[in-house]
Amino acid sequence: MKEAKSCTTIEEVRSAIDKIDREIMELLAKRQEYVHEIIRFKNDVEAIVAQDRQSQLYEQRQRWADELDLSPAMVDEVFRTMVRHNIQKEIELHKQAKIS
Ligand SMILES: C=C(O[C@@H]1C=C(C(=O)O)C=C[C@H]1O)C(=O)O
Repeated sequence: MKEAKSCTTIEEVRSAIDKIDREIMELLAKRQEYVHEIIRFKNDVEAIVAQDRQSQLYEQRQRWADELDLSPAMVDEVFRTMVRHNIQKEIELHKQAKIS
């Protein structure tokens, strides 16, 4: 993949973006694996929601956004959306584990 500044056509730029998106999604899948396993260490919905962990996580991602010159608003939305979906999934898995 060429450096961003060395791309000479829009196709080169888009091809690099596609490759990066695939890498981001592979990392999201990897992250998801851990999220699905965390319910082994949780006993109730309060533990699943883990409000303190969420607050620390959002604060830290805001500092990282700053360091990496990313929009803090975008980073906040991405992580809050992801965590919301993860909590729903964890609740689902927790219910299934209790049934079986
Ligand atoms: C993965 C966890 O469960 C939930 C999902 C989180 C996440 O996706 O990072 C963070 C906190 C929890 O709301 C956790 O407790 O760390």
